Amino acid sequence: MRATKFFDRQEGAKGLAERLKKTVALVGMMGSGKTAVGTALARRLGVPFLDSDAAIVEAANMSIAEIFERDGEAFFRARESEVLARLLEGRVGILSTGGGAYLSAANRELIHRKGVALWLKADTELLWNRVKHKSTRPLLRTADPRATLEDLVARREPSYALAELTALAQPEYSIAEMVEVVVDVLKQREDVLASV
Ligand SMILES: Nc1ncnc2c1ncn2[C@@H]1O[C@H](COP(=O)(O)OP(=O)(O)O)[C@@H](O)[C@H]1O
Ligand SMILES: O=C(O)C1=C[C@@H](OP(=O)(O)O)[C@@H](O)[C@H](O)C1
Ligand SMILES: [Mg+2]
Repeated sequence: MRATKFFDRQEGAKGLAERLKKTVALVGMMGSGKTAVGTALARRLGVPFLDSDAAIVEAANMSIAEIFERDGEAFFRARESEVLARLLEGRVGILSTGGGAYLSAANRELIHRKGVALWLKADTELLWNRVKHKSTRPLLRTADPRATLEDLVARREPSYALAELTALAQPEYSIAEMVEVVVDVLKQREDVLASV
């Protein structure tokens, strides 16, 4: 028993010695865990964490909802593209995008040129359970937000499916477990996550 535990720790220690070679952009629907899993993943790999929404909020000194309300979605999308370009120029890290970012062909092209996209795929039920109590997502401020979410999932999935990598989110996975799922996916690509 003890020997097994010791062995497990050794494997864990080895896991820390992985080196991220390309920025990984997390893409997918609101509530899929891009921000939460991305934060923990960056810490796990010892690399910077970037979030395009947070960068927009910081630059504008307004919340996402306020930006949508005052300046409209088109304005937000323009800022989002600028921020993505800027964040992809920096050090290699984990970049969590906003749920709409990967719908733009120009943004997809940029991400593919500078890094690699990983889709955090989750079904509508899971997404809904994660976002239903939050008022921070202006696109869901409709008469029937659940139907809106379903509609967005249906329309967006073909774009998310263009990501080179996919990790499946399951309701029973904690954030830490989801990080390990993502690490396993990244390890399949030596040019993205190398064991050193
Ligand atoms: N694997 C998970 N287990 C438990 N809660 C999660 C998990 N992933 C995300 N969450 C929670 O779900 C909510 C939405 O996640 P978030 O990271 O903001 O998603 P996104 O950035 O993709 O919109 C947050 O409250 C977050 O803490
Ligand atoms: O799906 C979308 O179009 C959006 C998702 C949000 O980010 P998260 O996916 O991190 O919630 C945020 O960028 C904005 O509310 C628009
Ligand atoms: Mg987010």
